[in-house]
Amino acid sequence: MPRFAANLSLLYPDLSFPQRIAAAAADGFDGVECQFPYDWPAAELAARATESGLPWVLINTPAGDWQHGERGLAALPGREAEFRRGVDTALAYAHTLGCRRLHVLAGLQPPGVDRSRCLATYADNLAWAARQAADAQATLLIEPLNARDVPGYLLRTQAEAHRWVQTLGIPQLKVQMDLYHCQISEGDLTRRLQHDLPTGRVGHLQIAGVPDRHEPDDGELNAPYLFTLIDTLAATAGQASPWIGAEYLPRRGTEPGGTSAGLGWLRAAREALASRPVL
Ligand SMILES: O=C(O)C(=O)[C@@H](O)CO
Ligand SMILES: [Mg+2]
Repeated sequence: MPRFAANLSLLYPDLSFPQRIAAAAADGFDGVECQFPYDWPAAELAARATESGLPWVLINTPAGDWQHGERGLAALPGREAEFRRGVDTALAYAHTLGCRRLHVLAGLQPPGVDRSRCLATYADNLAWAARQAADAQATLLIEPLNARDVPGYLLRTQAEAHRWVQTLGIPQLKVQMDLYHCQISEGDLTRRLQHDLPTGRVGHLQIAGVPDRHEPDDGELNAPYLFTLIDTLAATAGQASPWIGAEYLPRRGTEPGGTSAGLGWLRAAREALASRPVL
């Protein structure tokens, strides 16, 4: 059965970041993930998760100057030293948090720089970072992002991401398949999941409603159907229960209790999964 992680960078915006961990536990999530934990001491985040009984499932490596629009460093020529320092920082956090998945963002193609130069940098940096992750018994993830939200991002499709994983051939490098981005960029989610999940190259999944990135309970995605499909594909392939990160902007925004009030989709998912035939 899939396990659900609350993405604490987006959920529970009415609470302080460390308080969000206990809120996710109270709401029945199985784990927590976030984009950037680096404004808080790792030891505090680890202690809060232990108190709440939830594992840390995923963090991103530092992604450059986020406030000024940067979206990762892995494919940016000339930023290699900063990228590698960021990976070291992320690995230190991951060690303290007991977290085994690190998402590394590629970045936006800089004006005047050839795409081929960016991709050569990406190849070198990913290979280096995946080896560091392997030494730390962690998995490095790459995630295609849609062009509406992140114009100019250097990794766009699932097929491209899978090609990187196959080309670099490092078992600790995998794809983070965010169904929200995939639906916007490519659609055809059933066939993509049927094609990609059995390969074993998908190391993490995420979801949000499409088109507005709110709760996955209306709009284009049929979440209970997708969760059941994922569950069936993973079980058939003999894989461990996949993690699915709930990475969305709660419809009720910062209204107190707004995230919890929007979790009908999680209860519906558990019911749909519990009632599916055992394989
Ligand atoms: O935007 C997403 O989707 C993510 O998973 C982030 O971690 C990266 O922008
Ligand atoms: Mg995502």
